[in-house]
Amino acid sequence: MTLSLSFTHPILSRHVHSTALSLSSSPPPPPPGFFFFSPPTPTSLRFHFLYRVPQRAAAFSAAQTAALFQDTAASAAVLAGAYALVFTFDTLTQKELIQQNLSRKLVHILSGLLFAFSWPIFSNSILARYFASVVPLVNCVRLVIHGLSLADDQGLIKSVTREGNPKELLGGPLYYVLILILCALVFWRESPVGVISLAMMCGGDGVADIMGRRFGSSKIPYNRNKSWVGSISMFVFGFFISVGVLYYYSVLGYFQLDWGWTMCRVALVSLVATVVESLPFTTVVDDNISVPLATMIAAYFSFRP
Ligand SMILES: Nc1ccn([C@@H]2O[C@H](COP(=O)(O)OP(=O)(O)OP(=O)(O)O)[C@@H](O)[C@H]2O)c(=O)n1
Ligand SMILES: C/C(=C\CO)CCC[C@H](C)CCC[C@H](C)CCCC(C)C
Repeated sequence: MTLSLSFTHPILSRHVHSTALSLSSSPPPPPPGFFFFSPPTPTSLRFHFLYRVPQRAAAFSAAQTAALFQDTAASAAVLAGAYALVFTFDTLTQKELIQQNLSRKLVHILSGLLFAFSWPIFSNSILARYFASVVPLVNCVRLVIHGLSLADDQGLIKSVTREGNPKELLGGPLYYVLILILCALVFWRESPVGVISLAMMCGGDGVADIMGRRFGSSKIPYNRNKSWVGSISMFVFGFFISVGVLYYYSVLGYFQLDWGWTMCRVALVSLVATVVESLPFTTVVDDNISVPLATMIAAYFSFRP
């Protein structure tokens, strides 16, 4: 006897037709058309219900225990990675192997993208996204503590601030980790919206800064602080990094995408994010808020089936 459980994501019911968690030996056939589904349930979670309640209860507790250990280990590993990343770029900056601005941008690019790439190591448990969100949450607390100068971590300050002022931690970097939490909790591995938003904020906006500072002599007419090179870089790298992340998740079985359809929509979303990033309101709303939020809205409506 097998039992198929299916549910629709409470927020993204449009995106997630249904995710059937098959507890049988073969997952149910996916629905037709554009859809995405959770990857096939790992064999460790596929078990046939016997007819005695005690075994069913034991099987669930074994699966839940395995998932708990997996998610705890994954959170610890990703958190260690976060500290290692900041330490690495602090060391490179201290040794003057890279400039502080470049260090900040590389941390900006790599942190969110590596965080998004780490999501598949978490379990299929419904608690997995919360375990993953612990990592940006810990970094959020870290940024607040050091941003308020309640403690001193010169490595953190030097690798993620422009001029080494601790108060800067309470701006762009704090908004950045809050967006990571939002994407993990609301979209997770069930919708392309979250990973595309991180690709645009981290990859697109990060590369725009690097390319714009270096080659951006021709400024945008309506915003003299931004350049055509920077904005074109934002569009191109935002597009390709988004496609790369979507390909990664489709290879792992999380998304089943019609690539022609998807490329068109990612290009549209990248254009929206690029236009928003170029607008002269960064003094009012930080790029780390406006770019991901604009991307979420554009991707949500573009990827509706
Ligand atoms: N479309 C863009 C984006 C950025 N830039 C260059 O990159 C710099 C910083 O870009 P910005 O988006 O303002 O990045 P911030 O995150 O605000 O800067 P920082 O990382 O220093 O906080 C700009 O002054 C500009 O020289 C550009 O030329 N064109
Ligand atoms: C400089 C930044 C933003 C300004 O535009 C980025 C700040 C990054 C945080 C200090 C560290 C965030 C770490 C991530 C939550 C997790 C990364 C895990 C990965 C495996 C390295």
